[in-house]
Amino acid sequence: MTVTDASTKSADVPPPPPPATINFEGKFGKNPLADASFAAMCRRLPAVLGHTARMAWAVDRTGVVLLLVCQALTGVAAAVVLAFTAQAMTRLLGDGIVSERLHAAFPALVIVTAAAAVGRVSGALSSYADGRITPLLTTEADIALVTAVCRVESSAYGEDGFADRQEAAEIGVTRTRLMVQDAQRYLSALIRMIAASGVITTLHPLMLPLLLLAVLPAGAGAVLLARVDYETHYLNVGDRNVRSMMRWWATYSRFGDEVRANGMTGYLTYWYRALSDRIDQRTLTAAPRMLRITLTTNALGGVFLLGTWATLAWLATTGRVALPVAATAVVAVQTTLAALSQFVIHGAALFHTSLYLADMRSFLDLAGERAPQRGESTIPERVAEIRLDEVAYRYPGKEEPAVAGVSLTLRRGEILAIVGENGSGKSTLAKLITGILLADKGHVLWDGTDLAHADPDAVWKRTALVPQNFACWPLRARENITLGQPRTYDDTPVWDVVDAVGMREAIEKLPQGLDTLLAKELWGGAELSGGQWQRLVCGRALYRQTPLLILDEPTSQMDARGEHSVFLEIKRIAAQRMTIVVTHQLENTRLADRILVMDKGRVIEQGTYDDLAGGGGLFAELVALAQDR
Ligand SMILES: Nc1ncnc2c1ncn2[C@@H]1O[C@H](COP(=O)(O)OP(=O)(O)OP(=O)(O)O)[C@@H](O)[C@H]1O
Repeated sequence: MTVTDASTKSADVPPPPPPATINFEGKFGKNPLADASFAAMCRRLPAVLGHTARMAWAVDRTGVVLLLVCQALTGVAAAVVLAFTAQAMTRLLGDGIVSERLHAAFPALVIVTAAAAVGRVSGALSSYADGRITPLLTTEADIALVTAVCRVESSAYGEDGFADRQEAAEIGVTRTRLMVQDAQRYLSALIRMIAASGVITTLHPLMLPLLLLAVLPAGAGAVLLARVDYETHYLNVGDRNVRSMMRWWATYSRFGDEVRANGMTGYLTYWYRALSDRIDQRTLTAAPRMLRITLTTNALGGVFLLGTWATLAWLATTGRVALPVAATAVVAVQTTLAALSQFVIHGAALFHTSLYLADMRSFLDLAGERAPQRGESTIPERVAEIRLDEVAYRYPGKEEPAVAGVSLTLRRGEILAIVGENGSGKSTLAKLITGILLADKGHVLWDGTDLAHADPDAVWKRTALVPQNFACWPLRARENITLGQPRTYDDTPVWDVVDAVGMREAIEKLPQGLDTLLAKELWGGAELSGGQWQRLVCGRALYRQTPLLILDEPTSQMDARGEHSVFLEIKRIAAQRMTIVVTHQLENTRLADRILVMDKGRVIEQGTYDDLAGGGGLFAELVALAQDR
């Protein structure tokens, strides 16, 4: 293993730990190889072809019709070429003087030339059709995946194996690119094979079975190789997933300062290489197996082919087949052999691709199962009250609940502050109130409607959330405020919230004002400071004008002026909504009508700032700690 950081080369310093071994063992995973016997492969082909055909039909009907017509034409052209070549050969090698023989063969030769030209043109047109269909098909698969992931219940992200199965599905999406090509080649080989088989069988009934024997080992070899390749991929999914996440974190410019100033580059590149080595190792381990398969099947195919030629020679020398027919048979054997080989090789390729597509399908099915299935109840436009009744929630795989039985009532016009030490359950409670997470026990009721039975879109239409970890979208400044809202042509409400969070001057200074792309990584993009981003994110929530506003550590990066503007605005608009502020800045809780103090998932104190600060409890202790400098 190569260690690139000089500091880790010293004998006194222990080497950095290698990356943890990751296995793809998602609880809901189903290895498509489990039923990938040769018979299963054959049974699967029609379904895979059918599915691809349906998808392709949905995205580009003209392309599909063109492809099918061209495939049929190519097949017919191949059959005509073969049949008339045989006829021309028979005439050319028959009795009579050369000019007469040539004359007799001439019409057949013209037909061969014309059919070959038709074959070439239809071949080119079917490549064009493939070029039309494939990008659309890949995009459809990609969009289906992105949409499915965006729609799953938030809790699904934490389920065992979900991320790995998503990674496997991503690979399925990229393989969709090959699907039309594989299917097209397979179909064309099938048509050519049928045409060629007809011709060769008329020459001698023994020829076709012999040729089939000669190509079967190659087909079996291709299937076995596909299996080994897929098994290796399967073993590597977990590591690949972690590697691609790490790659993003290590190379994303936003984290570049942290990586450099903390001397992380050496370890990160060591780690990246170690993981890559492990992935390569698994691939290399498979190489000798693949070589053995190729050598064995090639040798077997060679022996059978030798048998075919020997049989042909025997048929010719014993007079069982006339000499001109035997000469034609040489051409026919070559053509049929090529068609048969293509048929089995492309059949195996289709099987190979279908393994990856099966991962994609099963992930989409899983994501469909994990999509919210809560009910149809809607939420009134002006929610007046949210009530929590003994609400509890435990994250998947955790022993302790993050929220362990919280009851409270929040009414319109009220500002509620939630405080507590790190990990006490504040953000989780906020997610339960908004229905991002559904309570394991107890109920969250919005004007009497239980969120467990409410249409989540109806709920989220009424919420605005400033999360602790917010996204800095690589979109224009305007869209960074209006994202999630219907588009309007009037910028006045946008400027209103820009003013409310004190960002007018900063936005006006941007090269294109509200139209400026906020992504310095992209050409023409500009960048905001951390606090300016946070102001914009608060502006985004204020712009929504919803009955529930939740701000989780909304001002942690802001200067005093920004913080002052935001809290002033929160107070100004509080009468028309319910407001929840999660914060560690205890001074900011003075604006709240009520403060909840959380500890280990429970509410242990509640009251106004003055009640709690003088109450001698946890809040008072935290206030004292904040002042002890
Ligand atoms: N996505 C998650 N998956 C698993 N456990 C989680 C997840 N998010 C939070 N937790 C756990 O739930 C508990 C409560 O976390 P939560 O984020 O609600 O605390 P918090 O009070 O908001 O903390 P902080 O003040 O640090 O923001 C913690 O023990 C945390 O480890």
